[in-house]
Amino acid sequence: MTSLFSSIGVYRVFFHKLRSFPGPYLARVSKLWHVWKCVKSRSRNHLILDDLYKQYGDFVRTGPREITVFHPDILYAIDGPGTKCSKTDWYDILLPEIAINTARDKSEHDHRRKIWNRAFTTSALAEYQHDVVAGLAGNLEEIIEKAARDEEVVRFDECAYWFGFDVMGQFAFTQSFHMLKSREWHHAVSLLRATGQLLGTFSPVPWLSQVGFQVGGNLLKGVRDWNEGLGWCRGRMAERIKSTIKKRDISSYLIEESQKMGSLEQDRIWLNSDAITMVVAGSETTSATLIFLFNHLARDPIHQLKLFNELAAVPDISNHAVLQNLPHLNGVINETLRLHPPVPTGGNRETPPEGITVAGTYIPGNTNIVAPRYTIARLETCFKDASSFIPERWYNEGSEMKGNDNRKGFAPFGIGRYGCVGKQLALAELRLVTALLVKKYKFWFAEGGDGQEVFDGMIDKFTVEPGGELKLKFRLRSGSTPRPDSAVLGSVDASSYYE
Ligand code: HEM
Repeated sequence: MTSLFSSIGVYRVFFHKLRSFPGPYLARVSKLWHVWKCVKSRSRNHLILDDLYKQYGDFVRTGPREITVFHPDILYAIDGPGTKCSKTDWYDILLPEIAINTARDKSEHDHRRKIWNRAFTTSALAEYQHDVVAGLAGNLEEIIEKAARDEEVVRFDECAYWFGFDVMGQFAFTQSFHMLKSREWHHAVSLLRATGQLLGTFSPVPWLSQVGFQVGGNLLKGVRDWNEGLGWCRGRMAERIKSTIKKRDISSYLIEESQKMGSLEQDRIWLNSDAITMVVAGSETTSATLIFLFNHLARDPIHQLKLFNELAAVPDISNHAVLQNLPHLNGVINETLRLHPPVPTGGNRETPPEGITVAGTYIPGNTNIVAPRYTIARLETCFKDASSFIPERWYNEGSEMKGNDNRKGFAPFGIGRYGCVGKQLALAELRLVTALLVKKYKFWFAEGGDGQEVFDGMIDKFTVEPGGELKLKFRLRSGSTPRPDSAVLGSVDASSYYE
């Protein structure tokens, strides 16, 4: 046994086709070093990889057959038009569950995607989007309104998660989790979120997670939670199949297709797993973005003012077509997604047998590629003053900020056949909540907070989880006329925005 492992080690270090790529020595031998790093850093894989970039440059060998690429061209190379790359075995992590987002077989994936796309056409979204998002944003606002009136602190991080999950419950099954109303975590949501942390830690070695999920059974708490969470999602899908409600939701499109094809029973595994995807993929991502966004606005109140001035000219903020075209609102959202991509390092792809060439570097065939959005979107070669929050860089004001931009480094929703199907829905939620709250309230950090932990404590569990608690105080604005307010602005000189 010892000699077998030694031979494999010697081969991987000295003779492997990736031997010329720089990287940590242990990474050449096994991916277990990476799991250890994730455990030690408490799931901060985005920072582990960011450090490797600083140490080794654009192309780093991070596993026996894995290269992590930090060059902005990589995002299009692996997912752009004409790519021959495919999903890696990472996507088997939750087998036997198989959903649209984990399907590795291209034709199988494309077939499911076609059905999902029907639930996300502009007209389908219009049919159920307005009432759901606006209604739940209204519930969120009730919490803020009461806290503003009573001068209480708002745990904005919790509110953002309650909003994100309530929206997805409603979209997925026409069944909100009612967390905004009850102001309490729903049991199933807590279970699904807790298991996500396991994914973050064991992601670098997917087979280890599979062993955990298969063998761990009732022994590991994380696995027990996961199974219970899955059971809950399956239950909702089963109810939705039996339900006679006429209202449209995402499940209704998926179920309708299976019924039409007479394949409801065979498709159960897809429907059940897609149910989990709807709940988790659509909520954690959007909620985390809201938390980061409001954290930035509390730190930089000048952007609350700029947004308020922009929104003051909009009589009806529930008009999505108008919000879609507001430069600063969309600049703030883009800048938040750039600095804090909700999928910061995930989305691994395998090169085709003939390999690929990226920015002049040949990567051999059957190599796993990691393309960390977190680091790529913060490259100075892509964005001037890249680690600063500058929403103006996304429109022409202050065009000097745009000069050096390389937008290839910005793909928070992914691109190509596996790109996010919920992008427009997510953007609609982010626009509406931001517009609604900024137009009515000023907000700042509660006593003792500065929001730093929200950024620094962020963890990467495939989707992102902001750190710490975001405690904010809100105050109703006294009128709709834009004017400077020293209580909110502190030392920031905003006078130029009122000329
Ligand atoms: C700010 C919010 C969001 C961000 C940044 C985001 C980002 C992403 C990314 C990067 C991917 C590709 C993942 C991969 O390559 O494995 C993805 C896929 C996906 N997202 Fe989102 N997402 C967001 C919101 C949503 C919402 C609201 C939904 C609604 C259900 C959703 C559903 C999905 C699905 C189903 C996939 C898999 C698509 C496929 O494989 O065809 N996402 N998302």
